[in-house]
Amino acid sequence: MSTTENTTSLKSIYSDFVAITKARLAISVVFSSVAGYLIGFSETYPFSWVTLILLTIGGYCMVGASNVFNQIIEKDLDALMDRTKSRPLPSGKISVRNAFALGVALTILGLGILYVINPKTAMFGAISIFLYTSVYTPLKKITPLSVFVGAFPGAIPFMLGWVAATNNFGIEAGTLFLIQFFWQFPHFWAIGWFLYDDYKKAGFFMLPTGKRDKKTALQTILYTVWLIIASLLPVTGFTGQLQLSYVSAGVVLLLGLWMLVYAVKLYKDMDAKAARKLMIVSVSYISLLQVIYIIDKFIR
Ligand code: HEM
Ligand SMILES: CC(C)=CCC/C(C)=C/CC/C(C)=C/COP(=O)(O)OP(=O)(O)O
Repeated sequence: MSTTENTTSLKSIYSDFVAITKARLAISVVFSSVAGYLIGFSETYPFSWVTLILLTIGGYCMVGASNVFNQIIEKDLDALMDRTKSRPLPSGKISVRNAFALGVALTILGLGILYVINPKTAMFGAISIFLYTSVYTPLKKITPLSVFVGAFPGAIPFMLGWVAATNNFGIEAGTLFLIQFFWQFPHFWAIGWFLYDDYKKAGFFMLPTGKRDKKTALQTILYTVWLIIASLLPVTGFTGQLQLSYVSAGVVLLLGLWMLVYAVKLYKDMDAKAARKLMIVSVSYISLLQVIYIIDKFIR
């Protein structure tokens, strides 16, 4: 094989790996674990670069493995939707056999790495991959309640960072879980709204009422309100070691109101443009919230 051919095949292995592990989503999930870790370490549980690196690599392996198994299960359905039809499995770039081997390898590696941090971190990683691949993914075809189930593995990564730092699952980890949990409903229903026709091709009805109606938009608003409340809990002093200053709480509130404006706009406009905007704002919200929580911890 010539050098050019080698480079081309390395490039395509890389791009297939990016696609099959859903790298953009996986990186933002891993970012939430890193944030949880940075919020969690303290004098009692000192910072460790080794733990942080293990969490990043182990976390990516686990999320990547989840996404590989999800794409194996949904190979034929992904082929029906524009957004997913050129993924490596439906387009035939990777065989199911190779994908399965990759998924198993990433799971073993990920679990092993998380176990080195501490067994609790590995246990929550295992719960996440189980819920995502074996409960959420099959339920997607059956009921819109799948989103509720999917929100559990989706919410675990933020608190996983705290558990990695402290080896402790208490009110602090529970609060971080709650924030990311509520966040996913407006995040996903916005996506489910603007991708409605695409999802319909594969028989997925992921909006709470199954339709793009006022009730779905209202639920999106309500969950955004729950999200704002959960995000402000650490300022109350009731969440143990997890605390937030008044100034940061003010900034988080402003962010929440910014997202609420777009949720209300979806209710008023009821169109794909408003839904797309809400999705973008939702992703900005969770990333910025995590950055604010980290900064607040260091300047308090
Ligand atoms: C019930 C849980 C969730 C569902 C059903 C869901 C679904 C989706 C879907 C279908 C997309 C693709 C949208 C498109 O192609 O335009 C997406 C994008 C995205 N999601 Fe989620 N998601 C969930 C949870 C999460 C979590 C926990 C995070 C991170 C903490 C996250 C971060 C992102 C980001 C950053 C994007 C944009 C990047 C991309 O398109 O790959 N999501 N989500
Ligand atoms: C630590 C660990 C293992 C965490 C797992 C975290 C994880 C994979 C969260 C994703 C949450 C989720 C339901 C995404 C949507 O998938 P989808 O199947 O609806 O997306 P698709 O339509 O693009 O396939």
